[in-house]
Amino acid sequence: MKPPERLIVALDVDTEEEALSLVDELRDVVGVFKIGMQLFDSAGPDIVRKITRAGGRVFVDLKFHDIPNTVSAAARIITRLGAYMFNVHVAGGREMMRQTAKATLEEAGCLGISPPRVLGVTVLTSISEQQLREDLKIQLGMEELVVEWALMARECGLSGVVASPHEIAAIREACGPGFLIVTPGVRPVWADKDDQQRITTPAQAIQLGADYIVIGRPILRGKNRREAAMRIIEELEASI
Ligand SMILES: O=C(O)c1cc(=O)[nH]c(=O)n1[C@@H]1O[C@H](COP(=O)(O)O)[C@@H](O)[C@H]1O
Repeated sequence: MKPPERLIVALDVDTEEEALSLVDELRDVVGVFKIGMQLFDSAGPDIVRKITRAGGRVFVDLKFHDIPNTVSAAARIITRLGAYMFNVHVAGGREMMRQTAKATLEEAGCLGISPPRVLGVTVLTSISEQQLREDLKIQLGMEELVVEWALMARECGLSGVVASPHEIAAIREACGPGFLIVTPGVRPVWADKDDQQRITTPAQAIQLGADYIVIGRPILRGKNRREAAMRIIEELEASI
């Protein structure tokens, strides 16, 4: 993959108008656009089709976490929308992940299209090791837990995981080269950390073995969003 294809821009904006204007501005320099709950809840499912029609690949980030029947039914709908990738919480369990992977393949087969990649969200990048232990009462260390969950996601037929840059190297070693690692919590040195806890720079994330990096605010907040995206891509190019 070329560096621009590795950049996923999080379209964390309120309206369809803002999202489409960003896609227009960035489509020739960005690989994938991510639609999260903020935009999906305001613009509705049709925004996936509109961005795809405008020439962008779409990552539907709704982080499904529900019973197997509900999530696999939602997966069929997301597949019909033409998403390039979507995610579910690994914490939703093995059966949910298995049924979701199966339903996605079946639905794509019926439609004669390439199936979207199904990703398992491991531990959110906003959670620190201390929060994991003290608030969530999970005694396993962060890296061990994330690797266990990545292996479970792989066994259940998922295409990859969403994980913080801090766990990329361990996941890559445990899960091998074909398993996708998508990494948010990435910050260029010139950007604020915001609410992200386990971060690295874009270049470090790619060097550690990430396939894709997800970046929102450092691009969206800039005066010149295209220039911000280009700076990140140049950093990726220099690192490869
Ligand atoms: O699944 C995700 O995309 C995700 C998982 C995670 O652990 N952490 C995380 O930040 N994200 C998403 O990645 C994006 C990061 O945005 P910024 O922090 O603004 O770069 C947001 O849209 C988050 O919803």
